[in-house]
Amino acid sequence: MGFFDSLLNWLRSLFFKQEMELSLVGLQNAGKTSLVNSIAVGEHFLCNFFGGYSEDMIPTVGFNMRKVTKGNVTIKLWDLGGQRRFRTMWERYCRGVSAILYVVDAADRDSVPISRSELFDLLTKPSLSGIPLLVLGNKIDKSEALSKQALVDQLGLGSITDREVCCYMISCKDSVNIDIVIDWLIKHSKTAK
Ligand SMILES: Nc1nc2c(ncn2[C@@H]2O[C@H](COP(=O)(O)OP(=O)(O)OP(=O)(O)O)[C@@H](O)[C@H]2O)c(=O)[nH]1
Ligand SMILES: [Mg+2]
Repeated sequence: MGFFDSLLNWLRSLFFKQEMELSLVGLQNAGKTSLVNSIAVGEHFLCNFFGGYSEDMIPTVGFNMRKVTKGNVTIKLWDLGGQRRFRTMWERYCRGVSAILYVVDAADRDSVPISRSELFDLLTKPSLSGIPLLVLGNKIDKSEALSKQALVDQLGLGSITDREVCCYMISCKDSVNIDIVIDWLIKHSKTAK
């Protein structure tokens, strides 16, 4: 990037700052915290040093909040615990967000029906009506991962008609399609409240 491009970007960031708030939900072990780390990588020297992908993750107890800046967009991410005892608080942390990110372990085929029913439970909450939904099939680096079409079918995403729904297949481990997730997020910051 040339000097003038950088200068222009910097000026733009001063005048067109945007904020958005997102929630990450999905069953335990789906890779939500790993995704937050993958999104944060590249932002900050310390994130690159301590963040990024790691095999030894600790299950999230309750929730974590993390702020990440991408260009001129500041994204506040609510990373929620996926274990059963934390699922009742998903709704509270999804209220008023610009988008809900629903992370699914695409390689854990047995968990997909539970993931589907938890997703549909959440979407029936009147307080969350109309909030755009981005479904992420994670762990496509594993050979047993479902294809995108199979995941879309098994989750029944075709039957969701009351909101915008999008699905991407990603790998936090190999950093596959994290860039298109970030692009999607930035596009949806325009609806930030
Ligand atoms: N192979 C593979 N493993 C992954 C990937 N993403 C995450 N994992 C692993 O999956 C496990 C769970 O990841 P977490 O990010 O802690 O999952 P979580 O959804 O935050 O889980 P909870 O906080 O309990 O809800 C960890 O061992 C990760 O290393 C991926 O893309 N590929
Ligand atoms: Mg977690």
